[in-house]
Amino acid sequence: MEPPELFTLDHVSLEVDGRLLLDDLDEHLHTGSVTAVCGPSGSGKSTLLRLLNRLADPTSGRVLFQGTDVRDLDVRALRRRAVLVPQRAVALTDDVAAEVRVAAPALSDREVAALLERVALDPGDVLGRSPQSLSGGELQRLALARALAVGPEVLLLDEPTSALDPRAADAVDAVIRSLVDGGLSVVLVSHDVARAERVADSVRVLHDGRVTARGAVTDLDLVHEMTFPPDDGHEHPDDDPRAHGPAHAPHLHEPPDTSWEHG
Ligand SMILES: Nc1ncnc2c1ncn2[C@@H]1O[C@H](COP(=O)(O)OP(=O)(O)OP(=O)(O)O)[C@@H](O)[C@H]1O
Repeated sequence: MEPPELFTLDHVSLEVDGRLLLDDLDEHLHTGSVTAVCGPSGSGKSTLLRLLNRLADPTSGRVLFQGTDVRDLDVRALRRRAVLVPQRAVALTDDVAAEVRVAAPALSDREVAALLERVALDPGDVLGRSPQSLSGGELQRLALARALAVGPEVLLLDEPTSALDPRAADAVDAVIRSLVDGGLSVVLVSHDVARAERVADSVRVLHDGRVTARGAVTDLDLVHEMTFPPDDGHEHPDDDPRAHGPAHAPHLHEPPDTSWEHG
């Protein structure tokens, strides 16, 4: 049986002070996969992520989590099921084990060690140390362990690798993939389409609060082209999806159904 849709954005708009930050999003995100939300700075990526666990509410439309309007769910329970990990990992304690236990104080030592292993941190190396002594990539993975400690179904990751060098970013991406292979779902925000290509199953491209492209990662060349279209000074022909403007949000597979989505 098909798993329930992870998140459904049902004609979601968000307006703040007369400005439309998100404009009539109609999206279906699937369980057991990595969905990347890409786009330039200020396009609304973080705002979209914040809607998913009610750090913000739409001014019109509905956000459904597994078929239920998020406004009908207990907000604390929702935020344990769909945990948001902010862009820059910040340690809240001065001890690695305490850090993992921040939101789950009852975890046993064995459970803490297992969580560290899930994010590819060696307990023998990092336990007993201060999080401040970890590298940026290790700290980001510790933030993932802290998020995983509450037993979420979904991780909402805001630019999880943007502050890291490529090698550290690769290690974080590998952990994200292994978590999804283990059954978790991930929605991640990235301004870096090339990196999203390496970790995601499908992608949405946002421009000025509108989805301008969506598709499977295999179509990312096209997505990339649509994200950063060449300014060639020529009119594009009618059959060029760019010619339709942002409101069109062309599907990148034919036929335009959800078969291109993994999971
Ligand atoms: N609470 C708010 N009130 C007013 N404007 C806001 C609010 N939150 C976000 N914005 C504006 O909405 C736009 C989208 O912001 P958002 O942080 O979602 O973009 P982003 O794509 O994540 O950008 P970046 O990649 O730079 O983080 C920005 O212009 C931002 O200034």
